[in-house]
Amino acid sequence: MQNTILVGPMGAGKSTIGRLLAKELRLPFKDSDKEIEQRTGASIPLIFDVEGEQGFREREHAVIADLCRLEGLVLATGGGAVLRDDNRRALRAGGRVVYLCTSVEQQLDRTARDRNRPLLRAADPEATLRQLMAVRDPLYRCIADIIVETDERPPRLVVMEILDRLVGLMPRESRDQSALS
Ligand SMILES: Nc1ncnc2c1ncn2[C@@H]1O[C@H](COP(=O)(O)OP(=O)(O)OP(=O)(O)O)[C@@H](O)[C@H]1O
Ligand SMILES: O=C(O)C1=C[C@@H](O)[C@@H](O)[C@H](O)C1
Ligand SMILES: [Mg+2]
Repeated sequence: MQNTILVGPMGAGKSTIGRLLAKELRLPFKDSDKEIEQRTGASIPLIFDVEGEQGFREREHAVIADLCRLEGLVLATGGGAVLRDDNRRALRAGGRVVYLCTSVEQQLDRTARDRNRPLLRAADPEATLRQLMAVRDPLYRCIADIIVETDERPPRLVVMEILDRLVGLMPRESRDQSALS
């Protein structure tokens, strides 16, 4: 059975919605950020402090590669998992990819009370989120099978839409062929 893989920026709701979706589908849920913390025995902010973003990305790559080899999971990824092309290939090969789309305003609102995201310890988190979005939005889009809007929509509603859209999703080969003809 294929995995369902959630991608999108910080605060898109990948962890929140992934957990709910897994419950609905009665599948195991994995969160690559949590898996990195468990394997390392350290929090994400501590990994960034000690090893820098580069060290974190290496750990993230190993976890993404391993989780994408499993089957029948709902997988929430970290916001920057799409940055490496080998990760993008693994995610695409690993299952159906859902891009949870969110405005920078909602991202700011949803992440404001949480100090667990090292990239947002910047002087101007809004400018940081905009810069990250400019680079990453095309990457999320290029691997997504479906794109789901999450602004002003409670998690339960987002989960319902994902379930509806997954049922109606043609196999990838048929979609690729109809896009070419
Ligand atoms: N659709 C939504 N509507 C309102 N609040 C939401 C929604 N989705 C998530 N949230 C809230 O936003 C916060 C961030 O959500 P979450 O941690 O799931 O994001 P994430 O995409 O996993 O972020 P990260 O990439 O940093 O891991 C949480 O407090 C969560 O309750
Ligand atoms: O957007 C990002 O680059 C990140 C998002 C989080 O999920 C974590 O993976 C980490 O804080 C980095
Ligand atoms: Mg998360």
